[in-house]
Amino acid sequence: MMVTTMLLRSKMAAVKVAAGVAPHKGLKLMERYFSTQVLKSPLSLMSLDMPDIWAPPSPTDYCSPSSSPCNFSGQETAAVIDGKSIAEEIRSAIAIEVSRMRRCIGKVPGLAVILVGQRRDSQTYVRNKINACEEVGIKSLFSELPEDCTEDAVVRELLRYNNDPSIHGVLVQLPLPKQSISFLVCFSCIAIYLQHLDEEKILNMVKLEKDVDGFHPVNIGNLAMRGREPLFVSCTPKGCIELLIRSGVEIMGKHAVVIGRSNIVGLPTSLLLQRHHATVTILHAFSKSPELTTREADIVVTAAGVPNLVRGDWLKPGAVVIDVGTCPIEDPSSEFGYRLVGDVCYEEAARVASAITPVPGGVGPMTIAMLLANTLDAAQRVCDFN
Ligand SMILES: NC(=O)C1=CN([C@@H]2O[C@H](COP(=O)(O)OP(=O)(O)OC[C@H]3O[C@@H](n4cnc5c(N)ncnc54)[C@H](OP(=O)(O)O)[C@@H]3O)[C@@H](O)[C@H]2O)C=CC1
Ligand SMILES: Nc1nc(=O)c2c([nH]1)NC[C@@H]1CN(c3ccc(C(=O)N[C@@H](CCC(=O)O)C(=O)O)cc3)C=[N+]21
Repeated sequence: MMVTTMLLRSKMAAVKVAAGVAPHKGLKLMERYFSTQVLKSPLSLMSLDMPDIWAPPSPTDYCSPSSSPCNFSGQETAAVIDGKSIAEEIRSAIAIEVSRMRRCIGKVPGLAVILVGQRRDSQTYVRNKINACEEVGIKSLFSELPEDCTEDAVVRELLRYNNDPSIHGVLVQLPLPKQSISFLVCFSCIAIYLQHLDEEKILNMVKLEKDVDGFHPVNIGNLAMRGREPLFVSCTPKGCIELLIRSGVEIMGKHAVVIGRSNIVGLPTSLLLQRHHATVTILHAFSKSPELTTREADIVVTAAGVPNLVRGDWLKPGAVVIDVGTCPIEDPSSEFGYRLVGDVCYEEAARVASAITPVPGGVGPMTIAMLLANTLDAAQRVCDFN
């Protein structure tokens, strides 16, 4: 396969993308982003400016991906937006800041992670987060609770970290187990009941100043409201915008389509893109003919969790594609028997788009880098250290 991809490594990556700008213009734009940044970050991250009850969709309502296999032939022309390298650069800058903090005030940022249950993917993500903390010198604490633990047990851990002054960021890994079975032995009866971990209640209890995931409703609400500043922006959306800006893609005035509207990715991504003055369309599982909308988009950010949803012919030539989707699919030829794929049929899209993120190695590493950045931010804010 002929591959003419280009790796975008540096902040001012010299790539001209159709939805974006020439590099010199990108430079000016970035200067403007630095100067008008609404949310402070010690690292000069550039991403910050910046009916509720749905019936489950029936299979016919779903906008399902085309069943024809991904077409591999042809030549890729898109620049590869190398999230792994960009995240590495950000982690190096964080490591320098952390050591400056230690030197100057004798303190380092601290992150606490609470994991309930034994989902393998969650365990991997949590391990990656803890390893990343270690790499940059951030202290990390980890609580692993069993699948059938009570809500009180989760809340207890959370409050402990909320009150620990050496911890500046607290997160509860999602998803929480849906239901667990408990036994109540009372006299000669054994009652079996299902208990539920209330995600809303638990996320509401994360101390606002330590909400490094940016999932607290007050942080999301402030992100949505003009003139308000959230203390933290969710890591994945922030990582997506950071990738766009560092790749020289202009957002202002562009038509951005976000596929997915979840609280943790789709919704905050659409809000953040609006903060950057894009015109934003949101697609979801009930959207009809999504390909007609994506074909109009300068920027497509997809977070549906549906492999091969976005085909080459869903894209306008020259569009920029950010693929958040991360799905494990069986692959006997790979080391662990599976591999990760995104929402985008990469080979097709790379022949139409001007720039594209790979999976793995695109948004995922940025999510973790943004978590470290938010934790550093939290610590510097609380220690009044700039
Ligand atoms: N790389 C990273 O750092 C991260 C990756 N992820 C990955 O991103 C993906 C999305 O995660 P998350 O937001 O938590 O997932 P959710 O399942 O919470 O949300 C998925 C969203 O996609 C929409 N959707 C589902 N199917 C379709 C479809 N066929 N067409 C259009 N929209 C569709 C849903 O619509 P509706 O609302 O109508 O149901 C929903 O809004 C997953 O693959 C996840 O693993 C997530 C977080 C971080
Ligand atoms: N409270 C909470 N915060 C989260 O940020 C959160 C969460 N819950 N639940 C699950 C999702 C998912 N998520 C990812 C993080 C990193 C990668 C990542 O690093 N991916 C690598 C591959 C990792 C691997 O090898 O498996 C990559 O794409 O290159 C992916 C997905 C964070 N999430």
